[in-house]
Amino acid sequence: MTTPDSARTEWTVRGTDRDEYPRVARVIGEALLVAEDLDAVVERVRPLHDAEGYERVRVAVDEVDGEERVVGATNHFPFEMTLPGGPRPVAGVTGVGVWPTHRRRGVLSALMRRQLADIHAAGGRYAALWASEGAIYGRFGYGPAVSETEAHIARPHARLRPDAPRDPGLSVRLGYAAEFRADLEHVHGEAARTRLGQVPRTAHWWDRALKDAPENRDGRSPKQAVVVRGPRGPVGYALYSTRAKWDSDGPAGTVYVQEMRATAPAAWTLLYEHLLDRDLTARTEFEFLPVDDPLVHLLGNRDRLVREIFTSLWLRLVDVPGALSERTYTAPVEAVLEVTDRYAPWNAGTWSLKAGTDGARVEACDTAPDVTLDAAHLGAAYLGQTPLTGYAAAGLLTEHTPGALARLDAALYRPDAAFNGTIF
Ligand SMILES: CC(=O)SCCNC(=O)CCNC(=O)[C@H](O)C(C)(C)COP(=O)(O)OP(=O)(O)OC[C@H]1O[C@@H](n2cnc3c(N)ncnc32)[C@H](O)[C@@H]1OP(=O)(O)O
Repeated sequence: MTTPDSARTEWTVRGTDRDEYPRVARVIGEALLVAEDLDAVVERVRPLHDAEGYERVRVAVDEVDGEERVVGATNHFPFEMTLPGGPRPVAGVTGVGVWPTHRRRGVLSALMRRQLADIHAAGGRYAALWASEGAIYGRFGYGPAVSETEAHIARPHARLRPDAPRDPGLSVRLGYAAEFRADLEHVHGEAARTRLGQVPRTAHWWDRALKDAPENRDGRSPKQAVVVRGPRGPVGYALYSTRAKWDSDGPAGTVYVQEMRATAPAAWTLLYEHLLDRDLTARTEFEFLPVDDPLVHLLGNRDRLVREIFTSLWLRLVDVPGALSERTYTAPVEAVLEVTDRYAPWNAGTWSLKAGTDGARVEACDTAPDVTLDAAHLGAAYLGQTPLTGYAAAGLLTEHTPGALARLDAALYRPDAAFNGTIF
């Protein structure tokens, strides 16, 4: 008896190459409802893929009308991300899509299984992604590790506090973004070293961040950079565009902030004053802000900042003992963790964690567990922003030893919020 196609659980997953990439792009573009023609998509994404290589792309194939067709794809970029413990190699998973006629037949599951095995075989300990939908990746062991903020404020309410920090040694420049690329690279690199969740950008990721094709502006101005410089060089920048509008109340333009970084408190004051008080505007919108962004504290009236919190990075511990042993901890902790992991079975088992503020040891053991949880919970908690006690309160993991989870959360805690800020 043959298995009905709708119940297939095994798919052929293989590598691909530059020549086949347009067929892969066609699948991803269709899955993600991309509006451009295929040629335009390929032209847009090819420079990045040429620079990063095609060897990590995996495709699922099926025979359709007697021909082999690509029906699903996934990829990952080799990033270095700032994690508790320092910068670490992280697989930045992206380019996930399944041909619409082949959905819900296990294609993504097969791709995820293969990708995790590939990352593990190459010695990788972490994978991270931005999810198109929050319901997809938990089952594959990814946990919601970072929350970020989309925010806007109306100009009349956007004054800073009178005691916002000032430094007469700082000054502001404005120009097209590409003119200030060296300044942006410098500040971004400095900020990325200390902020959890950040990925320092290589040249082709900067090309992408600064790309400013007129056909993609949607009525907005070319990309501007406002840069703050001090005696020792640049200490802050914001990338933004504007849109002019007039209504019956007068000028009603908008400032759209793509990203901002600063390495000195007084630089934030100058950047925000610039962005919140452009003539002919009525509103400033921020695409991504850290949940602990200084703006909340710098505003005269913090309640006028309208904020929407969303999950940005999902983190996957591909190697649970490896990841837990190279993390730094805020407080000492000893715990026995029973870990389940459907898609990375090498992690499943019982692990003894002994961590201090000077290092951690993780070993397989056969003692009774203090906590039973999934690898996805550890991914969520790893950056110190998503407490495990919340999952326990929701009945999604089990604490066998009272107090064990509170001690684990205290050890995993980080006072500084993680922030990624760049969809990849
Ligand atoms: C990192 C990124 O690139 S994010 C971009 C992800 N891509 C997209 O959103 C594009 C549009 N969607 C698609 O291409 C596909 O529907 C995918 C990739 C989301 C899922 O692919 P499929 O092959 O249909 O997934 P698959 O059949 O393996 O499903 C596995 C499980 O996930 C569930 N699932 C799949 N997609 C979704 C979804 N969008 N929402 C909720 N559950 C989902 C399935 O119901 C199934 O559940 P089960 O294990 O309980 O049976």
